[in-house]
Amino acid sequence: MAPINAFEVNGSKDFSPAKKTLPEVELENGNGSSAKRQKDKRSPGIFFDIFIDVTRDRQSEKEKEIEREKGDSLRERGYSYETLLETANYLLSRTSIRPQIGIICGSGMGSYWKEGSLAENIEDAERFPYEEIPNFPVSTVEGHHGQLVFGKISGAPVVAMQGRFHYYEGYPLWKCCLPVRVMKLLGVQTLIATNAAGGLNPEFRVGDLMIVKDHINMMGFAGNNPLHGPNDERFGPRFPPMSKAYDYEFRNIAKEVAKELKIDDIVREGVYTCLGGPNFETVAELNMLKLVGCDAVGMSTVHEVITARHCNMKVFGMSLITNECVVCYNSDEANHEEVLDVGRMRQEVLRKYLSTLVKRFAQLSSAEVQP
Ligand SMILES: O=P(O)(O)O[C@@H]1C[C@H](O)[C@@H](CO)O1
Ligand SMILES: Nc1nc2[nH]cnc2c(=O)[nH]1
Repeated sequence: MAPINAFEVNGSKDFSPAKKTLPEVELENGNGSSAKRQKDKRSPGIFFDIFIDVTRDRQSEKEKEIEREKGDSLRERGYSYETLLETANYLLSRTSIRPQIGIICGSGMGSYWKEGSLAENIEDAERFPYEEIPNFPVSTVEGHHGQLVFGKISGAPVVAMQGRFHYYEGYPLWKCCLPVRVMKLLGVQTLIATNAAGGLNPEFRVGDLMIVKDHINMMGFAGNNPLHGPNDERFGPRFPPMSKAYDYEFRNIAKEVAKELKIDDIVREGVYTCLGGPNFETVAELNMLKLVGCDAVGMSTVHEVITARHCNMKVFGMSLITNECVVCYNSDEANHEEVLDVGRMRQEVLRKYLSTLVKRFAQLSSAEVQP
């Protein structure tokens, strides 16, 4: 079948937007009276002046109200660029590490276990418990360490979040992502976001690692987005694109490294989606997610990636498939213990894989800044 050309849909090949003229519309002025109606009413003398004054007063009241709402919203959001700069400066004045790469450790990558995890193998580590960092939320998930770790992985300066903030903990999305903006202000250029996820793709097995190729922002469909509210251009634009969210070059490097480490049989690539949690999905929900093209489902990462791309960080995403999302009613139910167990079992592989990736990503970034 010949592809449909949008410009031929109406039988006309000459549908050029530049040539199109728009029908005339009567503009409302925001007070329920149109400019045309105002013109009709125009009559000389005092009544017209009073009408104009009242309109102007109403407009300036409205403007004031909008300003007030903006202020309230910023206060409610609890931070501004300056506030986060304060947080970043607090950290920078207490460590000599200038991180190039930021890592969010998901389940299995150091958020739960000390021994052998990536976060515990950071060289020259300097640790900052979240409760000591100004303006930082605290981690409420049982077993989460809740600290920022500065140091080096394979020689590259990094900062790792050992424990992330989830929406189901009660934090709004912008607050879950606050550390990503702090990372940006610390000088981080690349974000590695890792997570534990349920596998929807029938070819995936428990213990597989999925390079995230793309995501579906399910929570965004309901209007919940970390960028919701006033936009500060110092972080990024009002309408950021998301079609290249997961860096193509990083994904290729990850596939190459998987071959070098001979783990390519467990390394997959796919689309991740995040639901707010904390419950695992119903069978009908899992079926729907499969239908719309999701390969793995979790409770994090998507909003962090949106925040990172908004402030122009390069992103790499990785999911550990901790359970099979079996879409029938008589199969075993998902549970958090299984997620933790698989994370623990894959810890060593993940540590080796991610530390090699950090080294390669850092080399790539240094090569990019060479003249
Ligand atoms: O922090 P991540 O996304 O790795 O954690 C996943 C999602 C839930 O927090 C938890 C479910 O077991 O694992
Ligand atoms: N939403 C969701 N998150 C997970 N994290 C680990 N496994 C799962 C899962 O099956 N569903």
